Amino acid sequence: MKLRDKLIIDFDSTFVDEESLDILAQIATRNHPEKPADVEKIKHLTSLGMAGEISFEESISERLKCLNANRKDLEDLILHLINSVSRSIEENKDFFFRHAEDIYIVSSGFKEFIEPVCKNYGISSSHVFANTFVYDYKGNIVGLDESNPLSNNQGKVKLLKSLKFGHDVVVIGDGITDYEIREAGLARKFVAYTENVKREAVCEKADFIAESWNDILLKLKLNPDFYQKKVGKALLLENVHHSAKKLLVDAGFDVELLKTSLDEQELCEKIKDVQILGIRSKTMVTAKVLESANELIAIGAFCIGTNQIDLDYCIKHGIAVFNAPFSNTRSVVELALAEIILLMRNLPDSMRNMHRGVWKKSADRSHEIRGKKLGIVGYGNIGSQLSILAESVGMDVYFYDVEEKLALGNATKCASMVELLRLSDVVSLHVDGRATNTHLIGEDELNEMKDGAILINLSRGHVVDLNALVSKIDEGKIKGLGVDVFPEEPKSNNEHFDTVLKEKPNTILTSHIGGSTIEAQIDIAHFVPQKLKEYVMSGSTMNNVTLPELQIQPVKNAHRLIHMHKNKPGMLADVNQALARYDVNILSQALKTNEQIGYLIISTDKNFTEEIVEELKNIDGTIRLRMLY
Ligand SMILES: NC(=O)c1ccc[n+]([C@@H]2O[C@H](COP(=O)([O-])OP(=O)(O)OC[C@H]3O[C@@H](n4cnc5c(N)ncnc54)[C@H](O)[C@@H]3O)[C@@H](O)[C@H]2O)c1
Ligand SMILES: O=C(O)[C@H](O)COP(=O)(O)O
Repeated sequence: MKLRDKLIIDFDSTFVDEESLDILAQIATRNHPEKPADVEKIKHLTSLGMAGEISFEESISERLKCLNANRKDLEDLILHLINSVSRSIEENKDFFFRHAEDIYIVSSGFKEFIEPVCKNYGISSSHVFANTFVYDYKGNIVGLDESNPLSNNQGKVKLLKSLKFGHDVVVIGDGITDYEIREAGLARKFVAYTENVKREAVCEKADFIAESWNDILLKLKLNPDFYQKKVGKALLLENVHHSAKKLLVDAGFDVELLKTSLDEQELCEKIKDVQILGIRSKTMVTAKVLESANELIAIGAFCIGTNQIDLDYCIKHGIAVFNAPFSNTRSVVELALAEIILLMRNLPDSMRNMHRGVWKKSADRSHEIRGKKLGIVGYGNIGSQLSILAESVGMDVYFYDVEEKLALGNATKCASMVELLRLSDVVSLHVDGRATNTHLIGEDELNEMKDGAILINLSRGHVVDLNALVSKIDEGKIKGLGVDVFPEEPKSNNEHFDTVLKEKPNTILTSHIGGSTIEAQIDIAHFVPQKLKEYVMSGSTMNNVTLPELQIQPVKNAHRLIHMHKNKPGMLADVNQALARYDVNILSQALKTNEQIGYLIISTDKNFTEEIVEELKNIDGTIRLRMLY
């Protein structure tokens, strides 16, 4: 598992996303306001030094003079930095653990804070080369150890010469002092790392520019187990945001992105050799589709709802399903709030009139929302956020949920849905799409609502009986309607759409766009591929909805395999006996079960041969085996 090159990585603005001394100055100022650091001057000196506009020695000595920090401030700094590791490095934590023996941190920063941060990534203190502070008798930082080569100009060059690593070295950093190593002929490549800061003067010198750690893995082919063989095919449907494709391509997938959904037959054909399927709310992933999916290991729902997927089938066959439970919730809440205001003012009709040239200035059927009763059915991630926002604009909020929920703000919990329907001026539906919620709102429920009430459904189309609703609108019982989701929705934007709600008064119809904002889609496009990638690479099932949730720490120099089995007595013993027969030593093992499945991750010191894999597969109750590395 050795890498071809030793990787020399800079710390500030590369391994972590900020400059540590800038942060230390802010912390010191907060802790000792009577002696503030000149934070702006320190930041300026940092930039000048990094870009090579002043010498390193000048930059560091001037910064230390204005720092006014104490040894005690370092504790706060370390805590801050632990949470500031560059996002893509954090995402590839497993890589760092696995290749720690070839990774070195070479920094003009300080060991006192670099070592504790890097330790969390498997990098031992013997692989961290950095300066150390000098303190006075009160613990104040007054300088740095000048005998350390890194305290001098060309310090990194001097250090690398003394390490005698040879030429198989790649230097990765954001500053000119990192490039100096390559310039001195002590590295085969210099990579300008721009995830956190892009310095043009540095980029000009680089062999290549890496926007993230994934770029490095890909361009240097650094992860032979993963990147040199294609991981497999990913099929993304329904026009998920294009950045999802980039993330999966960077992770080694061969990605096909389609703008539309596919029907059952089309999907059965397309899915045959696909390992990762990405969908949104429209694609029905039925048992028939899944039966055709010979290689499928995971499905990413690039949305909240997973009711379009046959989850029972996925559980029985060990297919992981991930979704994005939070990313678009705010967007839906904003739309709900907007619709409440528009419908209370009868604005859909006023707007239609204006477009037809009808000027009708009147306060008829136009109300403020302040003081009106909002009834929220389903107090989950969306319902509860709407509760807070609606209350903050003066509404009186009531909610009903089948689960026990904490009432937020001043909201009032109702004991039944009928109670809520009877008292609400506006009813907003935010239940999940489980099958039993079909026609949750039908004729009886509509009859329970106040005369002239408003109904909003941004949840799922089958939740409301549209024929019953039409009658109640025609009778004048329902005086305002906002609907974003329909029992039948077109597969693509090219298809015609029809509904019985067309042309109804004071009605807002939208094309399932509650979660369709740029912000939400970008967030989803990052969240879901990350989960899929973690699952494929490390076996982590955190946040999935079908398999038991298990997060496992990376193990150095290990081989890893996942054994999914029926949750029945004796499975773990059978697996371990099989491994013992082949003299395999287990380095770590983690098992989590749900009602149906046991999910076991095994890390060993020995490679899993075909014979071992075959033996494990043949254990009675085995559902699926996946070899990670
Ligand atoms: N229009 C859109 O674009 C859009 C976007 C995102 C989510 N959604 C949909 O919005 C709905 C809510 O999403 P969420 O993230 O808040 O889900 P959630 O799972 O966090 O919350 C749903 C809540 O509904 C409750 N519930 C289920 N059935 C109920 C019933 N019969 N009566 C009362 N309470 C019931 C659950 O206990 C849960 O608390 C989902 O259907 C989701 O698919 C639509
Ligand atoms: O489940 C969801 O998140 C919403 O229904 C949005 O689905 P979409 O991604 O298909 O718009």
